[in-house]
Amino acid sequence: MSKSNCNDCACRLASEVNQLKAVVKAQSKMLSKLVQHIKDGCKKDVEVKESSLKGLLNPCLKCLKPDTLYHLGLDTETTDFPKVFGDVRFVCMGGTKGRMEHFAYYVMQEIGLKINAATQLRDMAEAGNRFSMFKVGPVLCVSHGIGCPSISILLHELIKIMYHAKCQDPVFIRLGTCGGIGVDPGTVIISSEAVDGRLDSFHEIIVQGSGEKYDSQLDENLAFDIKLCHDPCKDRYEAIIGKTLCAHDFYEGQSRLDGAFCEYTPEQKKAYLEQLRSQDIKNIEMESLAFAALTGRAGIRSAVVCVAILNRLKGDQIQTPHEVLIKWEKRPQELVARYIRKVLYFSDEASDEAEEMEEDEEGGRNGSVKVAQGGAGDTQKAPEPEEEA
Ligand SMILES: O=P(O)(O)O[C@H]1O[C@H](CO)[C@@H](O)[C@H]1O
Ligand SMILES: O=c1cc[nH]c(=O)[nH]1
Repeated sequence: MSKSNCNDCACRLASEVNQLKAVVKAQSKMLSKLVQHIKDGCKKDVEVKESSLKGLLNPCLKCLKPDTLYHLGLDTETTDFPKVFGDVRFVCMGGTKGRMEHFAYYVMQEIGLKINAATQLRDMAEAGNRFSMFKVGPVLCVSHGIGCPSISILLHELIKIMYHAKCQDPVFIRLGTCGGIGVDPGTVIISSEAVDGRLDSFHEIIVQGSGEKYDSQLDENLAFDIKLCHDPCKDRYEAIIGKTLCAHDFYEGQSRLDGAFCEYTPEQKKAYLEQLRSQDIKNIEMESLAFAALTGRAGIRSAVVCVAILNRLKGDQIQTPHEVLIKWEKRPQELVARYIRKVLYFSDEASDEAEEMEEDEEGGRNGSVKVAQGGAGDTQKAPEPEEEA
């Protein structure tokens, strides 16, 4: 074994030992709390009266009885929102159902939750036939489709879930893919803010004929905390914080030359992308503006974590093999799962969170679990964590 391999091994081992120590410490803290709880005669927690959302929400929400969340196929009459969603602390979103279902199983393993081998996670938004939503303890994993209009409809309904369920201090995170600007493919970019195609940092929507602009800054501390979950010793890719351009189209809106229409020259394309680079834009994707603006209006801390699947200064077409894309797509998931794990187990509030999760496992709020239709043969197995090649 070469010396550098040996150092790598030692470094990895030391970090794993430290992690294990912290888990054991958190678990024994949790156990003593549970014992105390039993001794105290399982006193009921003080009932939470309202969600902690600080934003200026629609005052009419409290009058909607029931409130129907059409695109999620849910309503406040047939679903007890506080009971089902009251423990949600993290809302993770990404373009596709496959990615978010994979993330649900992955995060379940990373935060130490288990479901019976004959069960699988249920898509809680199946009835809406638009988005997919899986719940794993305090983590909600939701697909958002493509573009600001799609994610914005979903965000309205998710924020209403937080409100009706009386959720406390939820954090929203988008896990996506993007085109990098002067960065190596495979790099993870955590957005500091979202800007539009004119490089303005607001999301504009037309309301009753006039343009309303909403700030599109993202939470600086959250971005930094997620970046801290990147381990330069172990992870064989870079993670950076930078500005993100949010386009309303994949082709002309991102200055590509390979769309069905193209009325600019390759030189003009190059000049635009170089201008983006000179303005410190690190990547282009299609949802961050609406995501930042709507979460901001609700007073929700939020982050956008995307992996670059190409460097736009070098081309337009995505020709990377599928297996490589799948591997890259997991990078934002790894960082975010580590962040969630850290908040749940290693923060000051960790033992309280862990205690709640323990109770939920018994009380049935642990996840969107359903029994597999055809027994063990149909069971969807949680994916094994993958080692980077
Ligand atoms: O990988 P996701 O999260 O779907 O996001 C990116 O990919 C889509 C375009 O292919 C856009 O939605 C863009 O934002
Ligand atoms: O170039 C890209 C790649 C992914 N998503 C985008 O929006 N653009």
